[in-house]
Amino acid sequence: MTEPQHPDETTDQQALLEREIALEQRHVDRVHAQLEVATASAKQVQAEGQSKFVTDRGNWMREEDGTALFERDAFAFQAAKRLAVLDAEHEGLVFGRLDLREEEHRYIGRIGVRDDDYEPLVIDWRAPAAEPFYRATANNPMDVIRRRVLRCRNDKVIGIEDDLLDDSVHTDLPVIGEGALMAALSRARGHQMKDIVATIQAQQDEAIRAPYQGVTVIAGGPGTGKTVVALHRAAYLLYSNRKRLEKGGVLVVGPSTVFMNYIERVLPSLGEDSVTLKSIGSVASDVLRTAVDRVDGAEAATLKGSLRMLPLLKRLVASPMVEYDEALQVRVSVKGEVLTLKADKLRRMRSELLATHRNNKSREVAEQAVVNSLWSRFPADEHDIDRDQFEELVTSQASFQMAMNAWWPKLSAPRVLARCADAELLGRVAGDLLDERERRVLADSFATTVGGDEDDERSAGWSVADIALLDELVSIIGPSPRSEEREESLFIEGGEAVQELVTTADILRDEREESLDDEPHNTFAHVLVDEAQDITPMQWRMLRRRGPQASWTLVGDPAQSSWPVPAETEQVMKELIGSAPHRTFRLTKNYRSPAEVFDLAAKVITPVFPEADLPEAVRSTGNQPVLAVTDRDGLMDALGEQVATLAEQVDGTIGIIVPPNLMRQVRRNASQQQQIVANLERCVVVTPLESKGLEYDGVLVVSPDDIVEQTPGRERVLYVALTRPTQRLTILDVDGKPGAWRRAL
Ligand SMILES: Nc1ncnc2c1ncn2[C@@H]1O[C@H](COP(=O)(O)OP(=O)(O)OP(=O)(O)O)[C@@H](O)[C@H]1O
Repeated sequence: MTEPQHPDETTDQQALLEREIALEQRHVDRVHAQLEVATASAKQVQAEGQSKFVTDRGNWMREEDGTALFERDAFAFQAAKRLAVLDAEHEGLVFGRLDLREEEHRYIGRIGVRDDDYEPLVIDWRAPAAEPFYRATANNPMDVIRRRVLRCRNDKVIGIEDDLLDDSVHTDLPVIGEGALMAALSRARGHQMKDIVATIQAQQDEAIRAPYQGVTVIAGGPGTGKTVVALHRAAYLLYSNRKRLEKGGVLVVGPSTVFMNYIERVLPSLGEDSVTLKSIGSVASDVLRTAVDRVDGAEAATLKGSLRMLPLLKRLVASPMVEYDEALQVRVSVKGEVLTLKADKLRRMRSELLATHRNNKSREVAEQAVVNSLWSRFPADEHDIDRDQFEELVTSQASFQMAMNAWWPKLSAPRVLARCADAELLGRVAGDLLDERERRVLADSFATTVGGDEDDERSAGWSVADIALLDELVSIIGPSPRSEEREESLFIEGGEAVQELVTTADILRDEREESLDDEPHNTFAHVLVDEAQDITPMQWRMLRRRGPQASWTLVGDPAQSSWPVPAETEQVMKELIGSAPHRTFRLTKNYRSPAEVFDLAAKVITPVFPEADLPEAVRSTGNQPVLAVTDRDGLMDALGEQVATLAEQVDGTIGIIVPPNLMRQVRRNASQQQQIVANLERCVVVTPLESKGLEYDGVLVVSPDDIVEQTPGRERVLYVALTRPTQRLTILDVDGKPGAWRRAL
């Protein structure tokens, strides 16, 4: 606890703070003035055209002056361009200052800016010269005496936090504040994630600046900064490998649209907008033209994510779309000879051909195989025609073309997958792959997905897990023509708007790839996967198609997995790494939840997942979590009461985490619940899966028993919900059954 201060002392400190703020403001003003000049000069360079410089260089100026000027202008131009990307509400271009030995000081910012003499006014946070800002510690000060964090709003300095790192050096540098990290962590949260560029910790910095090649794994428990670190890593990689990555593209994948909305401002606030952000349900929108967020029930999700689906899909493709009854046959008459290929033979031929060919790419090959087979049955020595004439006579017959259309139709992935609603067909093609119950779960799930016509509100539309299956099918059968796909996806979505974050990079890439009809996927040079522990084996296959040559950053925590077979996912990840160089960084400090909240969550996860990587909470608030109980009838009143209490206790956001079975009831009644309506701006109602990766100042977890029962990850998903608060946690137990989680407390 801090000692009460004498009034004079407080006034002195206030005066000191104001003096230091004024001093820093002068530098910030200088930077902004320089940027204005740079912007004007960059515009002029652009207007005059670089052609003058290139074609008439001799007349313009001496080579070395030219190079220096060109570099400076190019630098200024880049800075001005990236500045334009910075969010209007960004927290300041300049955010740090290092005071080093030998009276040297450096300013650190979101982008680098130089003065007219090419001297740095601000160093880009990603440049090697900025590294000590993040890495220096009292044990290893790296020549830094004082590290200062400037808090700015737009171009105004509004606060200062200092750390004295080397007290062995005599210095009269003033030291202000209690450290930037704690100040940042205790601020109220909004609905979007903010960058942490001013307070990145040494352990996190190592992960951010890790080499580009191969696979980088960022592991650690809840709230350790995995997501935010990974996003800063994307910005760092673009800085250090700009040519390669801007051209090849960077893809960031997260669990849901809600999550992508939550993180979407972080990269622009660092001056980067050339990254494509996609939720896992929209990764395949390049080939499927559809994006979804609906998740299946536990059993169906598990089945659809499993590698057992792979042979099933192949068999579905091999088994023809039209009922393969014995009436299907090729029957032609050539020179009076009647030649027939029966259904059985056609079925065998189709399977053999599909082992090496893709359906939509091989109609011609398939026809040739049939003609060959017929030719081998034709008594050629009795008739005076050659193979070419025979082919002509066969393929021009309407009966032949009709049979081919039935036997080898152009397939579309949605139509093939929709056939899974047919339990009888599943029995035929997957009798040895899935047991009866599994087949029923699958068929029921697809029956509601594609149940009837587009106006049928029972049709739920594709789920996130279906997307990976559709993508797999496109890869098995080959793409169908674009227009056909578009119609198809519109039909399946039933007119719902496609929700997806599309950046300029996305649009450009889309146009570029349109012509490559052989491999229709967008591909990227670097793929960053957040919540990687939840990526199912089928989804990994879908992701790998987007990065056949890519380097990867994988971010995850197995203890938060909602996938019931973590071993299967681990195996796929091992394959992904293969023999590529790889490195793992483990983040060990929890910057989100106070110790009181995290201790409770740790007690819930440890008995069921003893190997959980438990981080150490860096803060403690003294506020213990609250455990309230209600019966089902009183749920909405109890919920309203708890929200009202949380709203009084915390300044920022409130997350109400509700199990799927209670969601409809809560959503329907929320608008009549006065306490919720009064705090509408701050309240969000989400399912536990939707809360993945997000955080709220106050969290109300409703009915933990239902959360455990209704999600494939069981206690691991409850652990996710319990670790969302930055300040306060309330658990509202419905009916107060003594669930295992409760016994653990
Ligand atoms: N160095 C830091 N300075 C300030 N805030 C930080 C720092 N590191 C992390 N945070 C904050 O901690 C919170 C948790 O970060 P983040 O969401 O990235 O963690 P995570 O490991 O991905 O969590 P989870 O696995 O639970 O989703 C965020 O509010 C983030 O801004």
